[in-house]
Amino acid sequence: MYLIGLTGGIASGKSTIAKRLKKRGAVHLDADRLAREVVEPGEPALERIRARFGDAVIAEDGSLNRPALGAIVFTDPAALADLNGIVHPAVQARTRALFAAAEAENPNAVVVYDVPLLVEAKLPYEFDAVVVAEAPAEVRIERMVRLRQMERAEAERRIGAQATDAERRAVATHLIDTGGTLLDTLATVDAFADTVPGLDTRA
Ligand SMILES: CC(C)(COP(=O)(O)OP(=O)(O)OC[C@H]1O[C@@H](n2cnc3c(N)ncnc32)[C@H](O)[C@@H]1O)[C@@H](O)C(=O)NCCC(=O)NCCS
Ligand SMILES: Nc1ncnc2c1ncn2[C@@H]1O[C@H](COP(=O)(O)OP(=O)(O)OP(=O)(O)O)[C@@H](O)[C@H]1O
Repeated sequence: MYLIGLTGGIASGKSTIAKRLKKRGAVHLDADRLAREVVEPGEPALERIRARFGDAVIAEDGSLNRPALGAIVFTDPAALADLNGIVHPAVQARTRALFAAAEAENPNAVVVYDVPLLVEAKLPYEFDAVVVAEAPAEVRIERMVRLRQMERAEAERRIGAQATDAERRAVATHLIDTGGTLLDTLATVDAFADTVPGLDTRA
């Protein structure tokens, strides 16, 4: 298996890059999605969250009340550490199982693991490459406002809460400039994909 870690700030183009690599034959895994799956009703992590944070973070239908939990953990570092201590091990267990399944199906599989918090969460994986999507904050804010109808102040707040470009660059083996046109980004991804053993040749 060839493991590619993919990260970048919010609205930096991670999904766009992952989709292109998938088109070239990579298996795409999304950490955010796994983090949502491990707290679905019936999952042990959800019970542990209820035990730690109380019924106020559980919605009427038994699912996680994400805004209520966010209001607690994003203003209290100790609470966030507790939440991470519950959710991250569950995500890692699922991640390892999915890596193993991809490898069992094809020993030469290329897996792209999209992890927004790759820098913040200090992950225990050995990546063969770490791809960082990078676009100026102003460009990302403009995309969040225009494409996601987000308030400008909210977009700025979210960027401010994440790791900096410098911190992400420090872990990058490949930097993909996503500040230009979509075609520019895709061309850069294709050039990177050409260097990855096991991906399909360009269509
Ligand atoms: C607190 C929760 C329920 C809030 O959910 P909600 O849907 O409202 O927000 P969302 O998940 O989109 O996150 C909002 C923003 O906070 C940031 N963020 C989320 N989790 C974390 C974290 N553990 N540490 C730092 N920043 C975080 C994200 O970058 C994002 O920009 C949720 O973020 C959560 O369960 N976080 C802990 C698990 C985790 O680390 N998830 C990230 C993927 S591994
Ligand atoms: N040059 C470009 N490169 C990448 N995306 C671009 C570019 N120009 C415009 N976009 C648009 O910007 C948006 C980037 O969103 P995308 O979902 O790929 O980012 P993301 O990093 O996965 O976001 P999030 O962190 O919120 O999950 C998309 O709508 C994409 O079409």
